[in-house]
Amino acid sequence: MAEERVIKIGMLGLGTVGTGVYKVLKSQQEEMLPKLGARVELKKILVRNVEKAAAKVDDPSIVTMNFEDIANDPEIEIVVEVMGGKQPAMNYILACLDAGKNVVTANKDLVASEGKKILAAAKRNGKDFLYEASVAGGIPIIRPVKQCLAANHITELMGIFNGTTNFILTKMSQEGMEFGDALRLAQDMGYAEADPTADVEGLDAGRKVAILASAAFNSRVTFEDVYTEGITKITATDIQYAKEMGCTIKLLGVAKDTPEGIEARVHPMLIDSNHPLATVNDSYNAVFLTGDAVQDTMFYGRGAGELPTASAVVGDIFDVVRNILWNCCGRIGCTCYRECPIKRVGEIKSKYFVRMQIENRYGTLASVASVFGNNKVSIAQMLQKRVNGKYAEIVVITDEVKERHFEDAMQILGGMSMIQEISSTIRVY
Ligand SMILES: NC(=O)C1=CN([C@@H]2O[C@H](COP(=O)(O)OP(=O)(O)OC[C@H]3O[C@@H](n4cnc5c(N)ncnc54)[C@H](OP(=O)(O)O)[C@@H]3O)[C@@H](O)[C@H]2O)C=CC1
Ligand SMILES: N[C@@H](CC=O)C(=O)O
Repeated sequence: MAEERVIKIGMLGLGTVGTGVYKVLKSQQEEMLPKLGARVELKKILVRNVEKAAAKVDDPSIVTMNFEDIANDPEIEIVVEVMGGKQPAMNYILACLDAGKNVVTANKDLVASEGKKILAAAKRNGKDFLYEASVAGGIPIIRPVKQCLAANHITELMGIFNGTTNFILTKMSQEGMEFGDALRLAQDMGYAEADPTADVEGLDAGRKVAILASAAFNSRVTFEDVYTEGITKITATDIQYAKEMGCTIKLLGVAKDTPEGIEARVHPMLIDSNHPLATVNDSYNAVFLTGDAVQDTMFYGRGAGELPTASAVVGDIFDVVRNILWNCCGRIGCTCYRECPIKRVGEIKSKYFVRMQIENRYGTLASVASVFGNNKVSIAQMLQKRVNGKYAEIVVITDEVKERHFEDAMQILGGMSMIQEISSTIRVY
């Protein structure tokens, strides 16, 4: 009888995702051999705090604080990086690839900024570098884009890319929960990044848009190319007004391949409550993709959390195992063969919802309207919502306008004495 093939792996990190990977590998023990033709064995796990990690595994001797135990072990063929952050993760990944190991990661921070360099190292070494979990958690999206949809020119993608902020907005809008309480709950559920600023300021979603846009448009888009705005300025009043307008506020990521260049952005948006994205709640994510052959597609699932993310990581591990067995590692590497310019955000067109407090006297509304008009901003609706002594709250909805023209108008309005405060500006889908 042929000897059973065992593929040994090393893992960097045993936090939310690492623990999920450990559990999923364990639950797949019986099926691995018939499914893959080999068994996967987790040989070493790198952590900082050994006691904490030892309590999570059956055999504490697999936990180490020494990276060399993994990098210098010739038996380890796959390294799973789930520690997060740029360094030392970057150096460890490059060292593993140069040591002839395949690498799987969930680290969007790294892939969004250094993907090109890491994929070049993987190619040089003829090894796999897979990162399915880095975009939209458990939703299969990188592989579908790079493989199943490879026959398309993908022109546009849009979606909800961050579980933490979607969870917070859902709790604020459906249960009236305070922002801080909802964030704490998301952290307890294991959805948030180690520093949740990355979630609430839109950086995490921006990283995912960069990674997915690179795969979809075959042209490198880095995190630095993506315009990002988070949800920290969204208030209960904005959510209430959105509801009155039949809309829901979501943090959306949008990327388009246009003749003037690639546009890539993340910001809150009011969308019609009947739009499918408006019904994506809690830690769920959803991505819409448009290709010239397939037309519209939609992907939906859990965007964060222990087991959904582990599902994507272990799927990548299994893919590498198959490549090792068929001697074809490095099969799907960098697919960015175009070099498209990035469109400046000021040139992108958006519709806006603006809420402001203005002096409640004759002529003020006309002055506001003329500032918009003089800056090429056309008003679709202007409503006076409530009067508070000397001031009135007004809401303006604009038609589609170049963002730089809108910014010019806001600058002027912000400096006018008759305007007490511009409380919020939110784009409208
Ligand atoms: N949480 C989620 O839902 C998702 C997370 N991701 C990504 O997965 C990665 C991991 O996230 P998550 O599991 O939530 O993070 P955690 O903070 O829960 O876990 C990080 C783990 O890495 C270890 N670690 C961190 N730095 C080092 C270091 N320098 N040397 C050794 N070990 C280290 C930590 O060890 P110790 O505890 O001992 O300090 C801990 O075990 C990140 O890149 C994240 O962006 C991707 C998709 C979803
Ligand atoms: N913090 C991220 C985790 C998954 O990528 C999120 O909330 O989406």
